[in-house]
Amino acid sequence: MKKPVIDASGVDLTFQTKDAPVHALKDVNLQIDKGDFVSFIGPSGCGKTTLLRCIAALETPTGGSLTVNGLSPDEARKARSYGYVFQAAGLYPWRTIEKNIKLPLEIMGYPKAEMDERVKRVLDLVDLSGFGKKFPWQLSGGMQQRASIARALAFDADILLMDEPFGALDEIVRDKLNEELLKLWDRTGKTICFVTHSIPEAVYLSTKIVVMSPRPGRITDVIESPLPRERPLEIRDTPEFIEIAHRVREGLREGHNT
Ligand SMILES: Nc1ncnc2c1ncn2[C@@H]1O[C@H](COP(=O)(O)OP(=O)(O)OP(=O)(O)O)[C@@H](O)[C@H]1O
Repeated sequence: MKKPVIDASGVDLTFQTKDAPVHALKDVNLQIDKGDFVSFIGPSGCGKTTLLRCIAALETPTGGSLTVNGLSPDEARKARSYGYVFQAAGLYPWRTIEKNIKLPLEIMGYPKAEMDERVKRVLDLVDLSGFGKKFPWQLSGGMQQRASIARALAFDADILLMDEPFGALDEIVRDKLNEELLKLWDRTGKTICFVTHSIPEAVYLSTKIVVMSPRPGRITDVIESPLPRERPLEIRDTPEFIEIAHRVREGLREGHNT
């Protein structure tokens, strides 16, 4: 039997704050398989980012067990099992796009020739060939976000953790990036965990949609998408798509009522 890439069992997290403790995650059980595209959707403050940060070993659950590639999140971090894409592109304005992408590789001590080769490959993957010598501020918001995806891809981690990467972009740019991300996922076979507030985005992108309740964040529904891998944007007008979107909306509503 194949092992899940990410395996959460009874994950709980309570933040100790100066005021009252904040119960952010409650009894989270989830298995993510290799090559899955998983979206996490839920109301603001329900713990989506916290769950992603637990997977990335940026937070430590206070209960339950969590493994990434069969390792503890901390071991997985050291093994560079994932790349992380944040809400804001987070590129250094004084470094060119190329040099931004190289930064994690420099820290890891890659030889120059290999760094150059990798930068070229990932720029090509996100359709930014020819922009390596530009500075971030010379690029549009969507291009900057693509550059930040390229940076997360540069060291070939097989998991990509993405925290609302397109939330700040207008709808047209977001549609385009969604389409490109699906193609990239298809080409690379990566496992992607993607946080979003948008029902259409979650349904369009995912093989699995994880619906979460308001705080303390629990999983109220996991929807296995019946949509084909190949998804033109027009798929959003089909009855199948609308039905899944409806189920997500119902899940969000139920979460509010329990
Ligand atoms: N370091 C921390 N210390 C205390 N409380 C925290 C900390 N980090 C997050 N929280 C709280 O935990 C809860 C979950 O936060 P989280 O950022 O994971 O939610 P989210 O679902 O990602 O929200 P949004 O959609 O608004 O980004 C929130 O109530 C938040 O205030």
